[in-house]
Formats: sequence, structure tokens, C-alpha cells
Amino acid sequence: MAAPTDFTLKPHPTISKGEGPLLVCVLDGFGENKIKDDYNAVHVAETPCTDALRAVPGRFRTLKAHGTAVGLPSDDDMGNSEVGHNALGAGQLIDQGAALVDKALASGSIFSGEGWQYVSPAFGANTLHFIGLLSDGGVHSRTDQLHGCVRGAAERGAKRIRLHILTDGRDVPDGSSLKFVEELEGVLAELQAKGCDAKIASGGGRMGVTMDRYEADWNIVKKGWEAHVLGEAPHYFKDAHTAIKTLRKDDSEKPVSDQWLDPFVIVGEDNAPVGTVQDGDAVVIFNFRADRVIELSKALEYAEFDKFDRKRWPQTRFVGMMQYDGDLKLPTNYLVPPPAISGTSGEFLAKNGQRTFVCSETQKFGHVTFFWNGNRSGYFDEELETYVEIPSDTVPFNEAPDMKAREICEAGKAALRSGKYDQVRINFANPDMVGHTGDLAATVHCCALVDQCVKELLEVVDEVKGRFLVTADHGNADDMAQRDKKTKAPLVQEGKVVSLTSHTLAPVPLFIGGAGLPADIKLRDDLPEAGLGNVAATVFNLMGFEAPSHMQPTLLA
Ligand SMILES: O=C(O)[C@H](O)COP(=O)(O)O
Ligand SMILES: [Mn+2]
Ligand SMILES: [Mn+2]
Repeated sequence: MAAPTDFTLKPHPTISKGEGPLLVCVLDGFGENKIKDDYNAVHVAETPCTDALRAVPGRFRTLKAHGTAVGLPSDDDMGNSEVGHNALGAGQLIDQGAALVDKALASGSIFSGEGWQYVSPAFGANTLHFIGLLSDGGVHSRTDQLHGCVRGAAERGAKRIRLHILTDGRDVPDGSSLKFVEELEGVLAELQAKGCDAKIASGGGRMGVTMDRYEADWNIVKKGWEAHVLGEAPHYFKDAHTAIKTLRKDDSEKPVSDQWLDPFVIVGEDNAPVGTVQDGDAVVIFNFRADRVIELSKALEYAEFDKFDRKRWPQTRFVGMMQYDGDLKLPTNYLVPPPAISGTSGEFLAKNGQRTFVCSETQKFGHVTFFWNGNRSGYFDEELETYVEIPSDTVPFNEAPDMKAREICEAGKAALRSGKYDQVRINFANPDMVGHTGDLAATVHCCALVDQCVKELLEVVDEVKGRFLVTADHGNADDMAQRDKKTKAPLVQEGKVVSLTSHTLAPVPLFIGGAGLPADIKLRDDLPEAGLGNVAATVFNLMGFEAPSHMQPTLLA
């Protein structure tokens, strides 16, 4: 889409601006799943508030939040926070990172672009490193894309390739990391047979190694740096298969999840690391999604860097699969140009003098700011926007499933009452972050808490004669069990239901209302296929404006 040039918002012909503000509330990972059994934590939890909202005629519906409806390559792709918040904030269908990389690989353009030209001088005498999440989850990366890049590099003259792999178990079933390692080893064997020296060099579980986000804990990145770049880790193995088998402790009482494997380094017969990063090497981060690789990108690229002691900062030819931050222009070099997202709702609001309050905790802070604003960091207009980040805990979230929901709720209530804002936008992280742990009881607990927080917020919305729009970005807590593909019955192994840690394909709820919303305003019933991209136009209408014409249609009748 061409960037809009006219940012003037027209008043809506029939819906006037309310007396109070509009609350926009995202319940992260709170899907509306058809399967309503004991493993649907949203269903099991005591949720009197959202239950009551579901029963209001004309003010509840579901929205598509996965697959092509949110710009992902296929309808088998579950939604995720990045694409969800992009769509919610931009009101447009955006071809997302995964789809862009697929296209660049299919056409071969990835191998002729500037990013590739930047890394290829290292192919002859130096090493080409790939660092990223090894799974087919399709949220941050995909193994087929990695295989395509590795094969493409070998065909184009890379003599020595090293892989630094983060194990998943979060966007894919726990325990699947071994399968992805085996597949990768297969590809590497193929290359070795053709004379390319290709090996796995280091790794670790994504939640403790390398893939921190929003600067929640730089120590995670430090551990990754030490393993991938310096070749230092608490564990050394001769091969990745043994590393994962050993670190998972599958036979023990409490096996370790793929998400939390310790960092490890692969060593050769001489016990020296097989693939530290050296001056002159090329480094490719193969994740297409930004949030969890921005910190590593800074460590690789920035001369001035004080987040941890790098000990050694090799001068590399470093590229990202994408440019992860368009404002920071980070990294400078990348393989696939990112989606162009302009004319987002945040920009329109700021350019029309609307005051916004945005709040979440660290784990989702960038979701309601950076992703919401079309992968743009910072403010559109600092005078008009207030962004509040509440620091997240750094423990596994099932151990403290309340997370910062209470604090976010209080901040939201205060902002609604303050009279200082036209839109109050918040995100509750719990159903998603606790859902990813696979801990059913903790997830049920936090769904009830979030429902209670929504109840309190809506009471304040009524008190200030405001309006609300409550929705979610994708499913997660709504299914905590892996299931038989045909019967949908939970899978049982060794007498226990196998937990599901990933997002789901479920649609999400959309609730509107508030004492300030005229009784005749209802949701339309002629857009059964509507998705997250339809929310922004709805938000403009609820704030008394006509939606910009480049946005997906409003959901109001
Ligand atoms: O990064 C993560 O935590 C998961 O891969 C995806 O979760 P999110 O899309 O909800 O952030
Ligand atoms: Mn999310
Ligand atoms: Mn998630």
C-alpha cells in the first residue's frame, strides 16, 4: 500500500465522540476455542465478566487471528503477537516476515539482494554462521527456510558453515528439538558429501539463551554470546544430538523443556570449539521476527555496547533475515526487505491531536507500542502519547502467574479516570506467557485474574462514561493439550496428557460496550470472515471518527 499523505480524520457521520475515553484492551493469547473441555483454560477458569460480555446481543463476535487473514503464508499458521498487533494497530493486511522470506526463497531473489552480496565475500576463506531458532513453528523462523539458505550458501561457494541453534518447545511441541536437529544434520551431511564443511557449533534453549526481548534480561543474550561467539558454555559435547539428549534429562523425574536447555558448545576431537565467530566471518540471524533478536543484533553490530562484557567483538559481515528495527536501521544489512507498514492507527491519532495512554509489562510492552505502530520504535508525538512499561518478573511465568496484571489494571484505571486521554490501550500478558509454560493450573488461574482485571477496568469505563473494545491477538490459553488430529481427544503419554505450549488456531473474541456507547450501536453481522485487521477501523468509529479509507472495513453496523 502506498503511504497515505492525508492524515486528516473526519468526524463520523452518526457516531459522535463519547464523553469519556476509549479503552482498548488486548488479552494476549485469550482465544475463543470451539473445544470447550478441561484443557481449555479460558473455559475452565471462573470468568464472570467475559462470560457476561459474550451474552450481550450485537456486542460480541469472534475474529480470525491466524493464517492468511493476518498475512501469514498459509491457514495452517497459528497467529502470533507480532502479526496480531501489527494487524490490530495498522488495520491492514500486511504480508508478514514468513511470507516475504518464502517469496524471496522461491524466486531466488534472496541470493541476489544486497544482503547476500554483503555476506558472500566471506564464503571463500572465512566461516559463514547461522544463528536462530531451530523449529518449524513459523513464529520467529522456520527450518525449511534455514535449510534453503544453508543449501543456497553452499551452492554459491560457502566452504565452511557453522550453525548456532536455539531449541524451541514453545511454538512447537516440547521435545521436538531432537527431530529438528536430526533434520538439520541430514542437510549438513548432504553438504559435507559435496565438500562443504558444515556443522552445528553451539546452542541452548530459547528462553534462557540469546532470545531475550525488550531488554527483560540481558544476561540471556550474554549466555548466547559466550556460546555462539566465544565458544564458552557450561557444557561441551561432541555433537548436538548428544547435547540435547543429555541436557533434556528425559529419563529423570523432571525433564528439562526444550525452551530451557542450558547453553552448550560443540567441540572437535581436539576438544576445541568447532565454530567460534572470528574477524572476517559472515553471520546470518535467520529469524524473520524481530523482538527476540534485536538484542543480539545490537551486540553483533554496535561498536559502543555496554549491556554486558563481550570480551571479544569480532568484526563480522552480519546480516539479519530482515531489518528488525526500521527506526534504528538495525541491522544495517539484511537479506529480505521488511513489510512496509505505514498509515497505522497510532500515527493517525497523533496527527489528529488524540491523546493516548499505552501500558503493558516488559514482555508485551513492544507489542502495544512497536508492533502496534507498524514495527516503529518511539513515539509519533511525545506530547500526546504516554507509554508506560511495567517491568516483568524474570522467573518462569507459571511460578508467578499473576505477572503484572494487577499493576497494569491499576495503571489503566488511573489513566481512564485522569481525563487526560482519548484512548487507553493496554495488554495483559498472562494467558499467553503462562500458556507457553504448558502449566494448565497456572494458566486457569491467570485467565480468572485477567477476567477480574477486565471487570474492574470496565467499571471505571462506565464511571467515566467511556467505551471499550476488548479483544485478543491470537489463541493460546484456550487449548493446553496436544490432540489427536482426527478425534481432537487430548494425547496421553505414560498416563499424562501431553501439554500444548504453543499458540492455537482459534479465533479471538471481540467485545464492545461501555456506558458511553449509545444503545443502538451494534456489531454488523455481514462480515463473517473479519479478522484482527478490522479492529482499527472499529476503534476509530468508537472514538467518533470515520476510519481512514485504506483500512479494512469497520465492524460496526
Ligand atoms: O516469542 C514468544 O514468546 C513466542 O514465540 C510467541 O509468543 P508471542 O507471539 O505471543 O509473543
Ligand atoms: Mn500474543
Ligand atoms: Mn505467545
